[in-house]
Amino acid sequence: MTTGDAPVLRMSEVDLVRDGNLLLDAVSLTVRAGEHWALLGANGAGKSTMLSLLGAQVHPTRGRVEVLGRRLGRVDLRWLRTQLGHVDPRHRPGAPLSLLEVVLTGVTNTVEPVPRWRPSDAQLARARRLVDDLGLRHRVDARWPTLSQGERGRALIARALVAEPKLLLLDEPATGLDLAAREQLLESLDALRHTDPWLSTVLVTHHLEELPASTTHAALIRAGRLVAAGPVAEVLRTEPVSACFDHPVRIDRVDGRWTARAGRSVAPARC
Ligand SMILES: Nc1ncnc2c1ncn2[C@@H]1O[C@H](COP(=O)(O)OP(=O)(O)OP(=O)(O)O)[C@@H](O)[C@H]1O
Repeated sequence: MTTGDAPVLRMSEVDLVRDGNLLLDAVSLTVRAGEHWALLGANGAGKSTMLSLLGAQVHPTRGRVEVLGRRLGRVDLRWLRTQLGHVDPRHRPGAPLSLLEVVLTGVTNTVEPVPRWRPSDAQLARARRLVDDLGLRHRVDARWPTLSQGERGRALIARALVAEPKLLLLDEPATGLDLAAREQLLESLDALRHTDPWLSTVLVTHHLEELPASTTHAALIRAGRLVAAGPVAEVLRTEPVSACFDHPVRIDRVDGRWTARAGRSVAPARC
């Protein structure tokens, strides 16, 4: 487990090769406790590939990855995955579970409830508190198939947090949400910064509009290489983002949130 200032995540000169293709190329990144990172890049840039490393789903081909102080290759990935919160909007329970039952599968880190497993009183109380915090109290007993996509999105955040992880990974959590649902989701993520100040997050998206205002750091990935990484004030700017997407865009920040618009006055970008 992490102690003191030890990074929550550290990647050093990481390559990932699949079927002879170099999907990640000399990627280095450090995430510390309480930091909230956005990982941005165009389609096919390598965001999901990078998240699968951070989520202890795969090993690097070369280089070093440490997650919560444990080095991939020297630790049981299945155990490490139980220490992480992972929000995957493609999560699909097979059985028509209630919202609360789905949240509780986060304790056992399974898609379906484990037969004969019962939550402790403390686990049940935490699950209910997270459901409340995420504005879902009125839907706690509703069956998963009857929930809206926005309600499912927030329920999956509660599921990912129920086992008290130090690191939360979010893979395009706002995809497919309407405006109100997206805003509720982002407000919920902003609120976590206060309820759980030591939690670190890494959120993958293509869209700057889908970043919570409380995002502290950003990494830009292009063709498997990190082309910029650091505090948002340095990275979420017109020039680095235009370079990353290979398209001139203008980045603005209003009331803490970012927008990106096509811009013609940007100098030709270099990564
Ligand atoms: N197993 C694999 N073998 C070969 N190439 C792969 C494999 N998995 C992914 N790729 C390729 O790696 C590249 C990066 O894929 P990845 O899914 O990480 O991109 P992404 O940034 O998440 O894209 P998107 O925004 O479209 O989801 C893509 O070109 C993809 O086709």
